[in-house]
Amino acid sequence: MAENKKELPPKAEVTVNGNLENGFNDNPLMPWFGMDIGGTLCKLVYFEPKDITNDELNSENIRRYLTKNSAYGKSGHRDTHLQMNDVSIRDRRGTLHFIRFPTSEMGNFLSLARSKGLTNLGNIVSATGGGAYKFEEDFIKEVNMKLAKYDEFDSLIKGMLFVEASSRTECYYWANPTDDTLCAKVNYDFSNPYPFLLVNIGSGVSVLAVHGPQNYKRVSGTSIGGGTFLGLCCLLTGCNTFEEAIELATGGDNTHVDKLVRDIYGGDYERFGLPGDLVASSFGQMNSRDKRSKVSREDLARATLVTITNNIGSIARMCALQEKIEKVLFIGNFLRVNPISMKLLAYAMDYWSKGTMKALFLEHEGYFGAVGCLLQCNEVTPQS
Ligand SMILES: Nc1ncnc2c1ncn2[C@@H]1O[C@H](COP(=O)(O)OP(=O)(O)OP(=O)(O)O)[C@@H](O)[C@H]1O
Ligand SMILES: CC(C)(CO)[C@@H](O)C(=O)NCCC(=O)O
Repeated sequence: MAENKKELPPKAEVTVNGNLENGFNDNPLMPWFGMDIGGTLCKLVYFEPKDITNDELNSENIRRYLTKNSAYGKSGHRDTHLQMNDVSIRDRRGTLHFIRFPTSEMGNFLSLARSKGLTNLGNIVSATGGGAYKFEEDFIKEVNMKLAKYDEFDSLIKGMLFVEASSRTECYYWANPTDDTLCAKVNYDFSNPYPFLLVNIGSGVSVLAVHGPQNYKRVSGTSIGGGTFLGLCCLLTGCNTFEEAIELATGGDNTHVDKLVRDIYGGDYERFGLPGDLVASSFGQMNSRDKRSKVSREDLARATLVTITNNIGSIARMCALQEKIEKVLFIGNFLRVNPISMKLLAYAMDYWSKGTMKALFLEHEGYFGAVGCLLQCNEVTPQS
């Protein structure tokens, strides 16, 4: 079991409309949700059953609202390209829908949920992430809903193993990551997964060494993560969204901002195998007023993205070395619409490990905690 995982508390006493006794139930009432309330984004996974029983007609309005729309309020989005049809959960077949909104919009989400009649369903929602604790009272006050809380890393691993096992095209790597014409996503057979390193790049970064479905430890972490990229990028470029930051970075050149080995050596530092085009010092040119006057917002966004990504790659590689693990799986919403970082990670892991380590990626990158949460609501006692 996880080394630094605390013992689960006794079964929680949560009962709403008779749905749960002692915190869990073999067949929880529809609708089934799993929610991962993170530091930046809230992820909501909804299971839509194929055959709705008469008892479940009370959730018909919410089903229709969620599945007929792909935008909710001003900031909720359904990632329709990630939708999983014909999955089986608790002997029910159905579709998994993937929805996200900024955690800062929780107040508006709760108002919307109330206006759509979620209050009257008397359900318990399975939730994970820090927000499951932070917003617990708000859920009771605003929508009369109890949160059954689950640990974020237990949920993450359960969710990723389930999704990966349900889809043969979930896991992939980048072939030829540095060559734009040859670079391609290639499916990876993850059927024999253990051990692997799981690097979750959310607002912050957590690194887990996973040896079995319930056997893992959190070996490291860093506060320099996706939140740092977005925060610094907004400060440096005046952009306002993650999508805008990535778009700027796509058009920029970090070598106008960073100091490279060749800026210091005039070429490679051969003795220690440091190529001239390696970044020697991130943002290392920005002490010069002249250089500062020439950089663009795009260059600054690119340099920020490269700095954060390389730092995470470096930490991941050291953890993999220490844990004697070769497969490194990168997940989390920092990788959303972000092929630049994925390719950088793929290249860096391969180059610096001399081909012994492999960077792997998953299509549902940021949703595993929410899926794991939905799966757990009848099998594990929630945390109090
Ligand atoms: N639409 C978006 N809005 C804001 N950030 C986004 C968006 N899409 C991707 N991101 C990136 O994803 C990061 C959040 O990732 P994720 O949802 O996995 O973490 P989290 O659960 O919010 O954080 P934590 O697990 O640290 O609490 C952001 O910091 C940002 O870098
Ligand atoms: C605090 C969490 C676990 C919340 O998901 C995450 O943001 C994180 O791992 N941050 C990095 C903390 C650190 O190890 O420095």
